[in-house]
Amino acid sequence: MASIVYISENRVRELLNWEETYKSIKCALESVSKERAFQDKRSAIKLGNTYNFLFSMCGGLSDKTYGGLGCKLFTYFPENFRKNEPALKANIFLLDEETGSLKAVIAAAHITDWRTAAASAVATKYLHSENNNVLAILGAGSQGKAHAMAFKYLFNFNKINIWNRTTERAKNVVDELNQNNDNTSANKVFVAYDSIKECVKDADVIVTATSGNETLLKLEWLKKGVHINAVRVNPVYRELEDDIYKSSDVYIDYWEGAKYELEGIKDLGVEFKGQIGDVIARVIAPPSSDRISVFQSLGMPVEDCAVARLVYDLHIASNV
Ligand SMILES: NC(=O)C1=CN([C@@H]2O[C@H](COP(=O)(O)OP(=O)(O)OC[C@H]3O[C@@H](n4cnc5c(N)ncnc54)[C@H](OP(=O)(O)O)[C@@H]3O)[C@@H](O)[C@H]2O)C=CC1
Ligand SMILES: O=C(O)C1=NCCCC1
Repeated sequence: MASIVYISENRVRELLNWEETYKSIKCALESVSKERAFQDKRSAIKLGNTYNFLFSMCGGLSDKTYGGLGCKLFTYFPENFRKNEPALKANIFLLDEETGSLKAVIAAAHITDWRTAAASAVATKYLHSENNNVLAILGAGSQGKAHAMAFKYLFNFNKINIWNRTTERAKNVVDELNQNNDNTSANKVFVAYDSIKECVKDADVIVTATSGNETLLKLEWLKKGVHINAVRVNPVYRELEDDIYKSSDVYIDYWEGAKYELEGIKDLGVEFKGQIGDVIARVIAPPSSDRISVFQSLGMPVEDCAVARLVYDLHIASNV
């Protein structure tokens, strides 16, 4: 029997690159439209009388290059900050597609950040192809930072505005990103804002990636034809005010998840246009350029399978 490989967060960081992550996530998103994705909604177990949760996301993606079979197990323990530990801890169990045997256990916090940012990038490419001059990101946590890096690499934005509840954190992230980008140029690409309204005023594309319970974004602040990637996942709280959903073309990643986790948006009377994969596969049309478009992201098991397969292949290829 082949030995089981363990791939740590540090090793995942060494291996992943945006080009391949983007391609693997495009493949995963498209697979739902081509009956090559086998998955269901995320399962969530509340751990007794606490705010702690255990989640699982299992599935299989059938594809020669990016296909994989596996399960992401993750915990969310909000009190972990008292122990100086992250609230979210994740691992992917990657299985052999022929036999079901365990091939690898892969640490998956970094994979979760990168695959989510890559999914927003794919959605942006397919729903909003023009006028990508200014990007605004609300939230400078793990997701906000990963989105800033992904969109800088994969698009040609002249300016990337970042707002965060704690402004100091936005400034620190902006300084770090500008430093890594080009520390000689006088015009820095990344700019920190302390007002959401100012941050999004000129934005062609917006990412919302916070974990608070407040509504952040108002319809009256948005440019015509803006595209929004709404990353926060919560059955009750939303970062976009209801009028934005009601005035937009809203796309999702997969119906199985949306049916259970996006009921609140459906209750507003919003009909989802369809899955991003259906746009990629040309089964449905993208929005017209004067409409506001929203990608309401949930995160799919097959995204984790695709990136886990990529990490595994890169690890094996560079280990021989
Ligand atoms: N769609 C998907 O596939 C995925 C979605 N997610 C979602 O992404 C979101 C961000 O996750 P992640 O970046 O890992 O989390 P982090 O803990 O790294 O960052 C949390 C961010 O939320 C901000 N925040 C917290 N409370 C509030 C509030 N009341 N008002 C405004 N901002 C607030 C924090 O600001 P501050 O610095 O001030 O504390 C920080 O910017 C979560 O909602 C999570 O559910 C995560 C993974 C996958
Ligand atoms: O991995 C995912 O997908 C997650 N989605 C929402 C909350 C945290 C992780």
